Amino acid sequence: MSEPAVHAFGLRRRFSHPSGDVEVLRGLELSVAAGELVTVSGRSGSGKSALLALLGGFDSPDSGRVLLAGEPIDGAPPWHTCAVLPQALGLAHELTVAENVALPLRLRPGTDSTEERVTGLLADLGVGQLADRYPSEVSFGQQQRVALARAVSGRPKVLLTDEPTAHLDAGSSPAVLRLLRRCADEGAAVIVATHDDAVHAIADRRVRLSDGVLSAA
Ligand SMILES: Nc1ncnc2c1ncn2[C@@H]1O[C@H](COP(=O)(O)OP(=O)(O)OP(=O)(O)O)[C@@H](O)[C@H]1O
Repeated sequence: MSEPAVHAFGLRRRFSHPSGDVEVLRGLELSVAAGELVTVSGRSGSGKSALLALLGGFDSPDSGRVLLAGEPIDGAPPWHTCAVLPQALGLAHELTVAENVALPLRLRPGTDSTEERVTGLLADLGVGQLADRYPSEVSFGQQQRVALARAVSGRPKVLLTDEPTAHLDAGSSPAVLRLLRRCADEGAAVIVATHDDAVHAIADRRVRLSDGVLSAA
């Protein structure tokens, strides 16, 4: 049997606060196959973002491991292996919308035409008219869609997204859902932390983070 695209086991993560330590993850286990879309729910502060940071290599667990396609991660992997869409988005503000989305393609040229891929993704997400603007010239909800386009443009094997519909109105969110589903259908392992029932509705599997571990939702 092939390795899961994402395999996390025994993950523990403790944070120190002046009021005392908090162990947010307590031996968490998660396996996600290529082509699978998994949503992670859990109350605010339960550790969903902390989990995504560990899976994406932006943070290190106190114990436990994360394997991507069977390989242990050592820092943040390249975008074509694992792309992260954090709540803070992390767009490059000195680049235009189109240049941001093109970035993963420029770092690792593949078979896609950069211009077609960028134009297509921005159009799919309803922000095609913003290609030449800078991130500071578009709304936060529009920036969120641009950041999603950038995350997926290089066709990552693993896509980690944190509340990708949080700032969208009802009219904008279906395009985001379609794109997340398409990424999984094209073979990516997609993990979405969300409070949004519409995202849970497109999942292959739903899990809930509570008391530092995951269970079926
Ligand atoms: N770098 C950090 N330093 C200290 N504490 C942290 C750090 N990152 C997260 N925490 C704490 O870990 C807990 C989990 O935070 P996290 O952001 O992962 O929750 P969440 O489930 O994503 O919440 P939300 O749904 O509100 O986004 C919180 O108590 C938070 O204060």
